[in-house]
Amino acid sequence: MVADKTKEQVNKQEEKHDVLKSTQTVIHKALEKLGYPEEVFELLKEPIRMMTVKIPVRMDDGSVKIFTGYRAQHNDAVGPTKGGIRFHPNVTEKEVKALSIWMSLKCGIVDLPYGGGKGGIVCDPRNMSFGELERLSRGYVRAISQIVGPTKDIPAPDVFTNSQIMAWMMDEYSRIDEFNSPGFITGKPLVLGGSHGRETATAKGVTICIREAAKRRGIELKGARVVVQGFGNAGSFLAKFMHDAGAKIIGISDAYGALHDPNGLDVDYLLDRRDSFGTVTKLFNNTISNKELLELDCDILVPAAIENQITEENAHNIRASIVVEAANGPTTLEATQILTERGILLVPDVLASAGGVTVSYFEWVQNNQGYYWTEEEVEEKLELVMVKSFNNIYETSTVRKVDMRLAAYMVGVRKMAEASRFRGWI
Ligand SMILES: NC(=O)C1=CN([C@@H]2O[C@H](COP(=O)(O)OP(=O)(O)OC[C@H]3O[C@@H](n4cnc5c(N)ncnc54)[C@H](O)[C@@H]3O)[C@@H](O)[C@H]2O)C=CC1
Ligand SMILES: O=C(O)CCC(=O)C(=O)O
Repeated sequence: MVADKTKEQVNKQEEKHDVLKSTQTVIHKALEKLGYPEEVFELLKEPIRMMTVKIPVRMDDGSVKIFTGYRAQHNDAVGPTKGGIRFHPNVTEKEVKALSIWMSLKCGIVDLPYGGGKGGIVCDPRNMSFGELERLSRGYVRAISQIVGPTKDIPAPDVFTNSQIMAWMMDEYSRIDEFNSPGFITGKPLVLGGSHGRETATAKGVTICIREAAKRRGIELKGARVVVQGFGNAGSFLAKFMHDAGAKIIGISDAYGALHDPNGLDVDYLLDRRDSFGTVTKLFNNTISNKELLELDCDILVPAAIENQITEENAHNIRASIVVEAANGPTTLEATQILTERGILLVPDVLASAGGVTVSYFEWVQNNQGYYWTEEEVEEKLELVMVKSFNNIYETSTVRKVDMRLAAYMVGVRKMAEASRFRGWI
């Protein structure tokens, strides 16, 4: 009996942590609020295309390991699909589908001529050699080459992938295409057609959202206490930008633990010592857990790691006034409701983390025109896009009396729904 109940509870929790189901719930609500008929939801609730591939890779010890990879293309009514590739042991088909839907919403919110896509490979790159990672990256591109390309679906970096992996993938695609194809992928090194500002773009976008949210709440950034979960591409640069803005970074974390100092951590030192997977806490003895980190007394909390970190279990204990989601899907729907009821301003992932895809779009535009912009030009354009998008969603949230997540979905879903309608799909 007890065992049965435990199983039931586990199932319930799994359901609440089902990111695909959660995003479908909010999309449904958004479409309803906008007055779209049910068939629009039927079209948008799942990707239009989902490819699962098996990638054989010769490992350094001579054995062959077969990896599983995915590429989801959510909706290409607006334009080619776009979104990152994740290398992580917990990648699942459902997660990749949800991530592709979030990409569609982001592209709608910042008004890019794209739909959403996303890829993932089940692997742990932290335990793989450089050679094994290169063979895996090239094998993945060969496996998905028929459905991707500069005018079909344009990948980019995500968790545990970086500019080196983008470079290998671009090189492999260029060989298949028999053409130099920089526009096949974004997040490349500068010398291969990368854009100034792409490496820091996600964090810059989050920083702009924090600044705008803080204004609405009357919080001064100078001296504000900030906690950041995750110290990779998004989290580490965000910590640096907030530190440079005069905020006090009192907590950071990685997959192995967290660091806390109420007087402020030495962000430059941590940046200097983190490895390419965003790991830094292993160098310290006096760590706390990720769970403890999220519940620290602070003004601004930024989850910048993985999904389902703020749940109904810890939402009541969050002590920040503002939560800005740099990660995709870090807060469950139950937790969103709890935080909103508690008066905490939650800036959702599909808005806050859209700086990355925005500068990826700039990179693709530069690749297509063969003319490259300065860092200042990129930053200026990103600033305009992020401020406009933040204001639009904050206003929608106020006028329609909905939380910012639902407001963001309402703004994000509209363009692809309209494009699908004009194409005669619905
Ligand atoms: N890189 C980009 O341009 C964008 C990233 N994002 C999102 O931001 C989040 C972080 O991505 P990146 O910084 O690019 O990845 P990354 O690979 O550079 O860093 C990931 C960080 O999360 C930590 N982490 C991994 N598993 C964890 C766990 N179980 N508990 C706590 N921490 C854990 C890692 O140790 C590392 O510090 C992801 O949700 C990603 O989808 C969103 C938009 C764009
Ligand atoms: O830069 C891109 O194209 C996609 C970034 C991404 O994967 C994301 O925003 O989650």
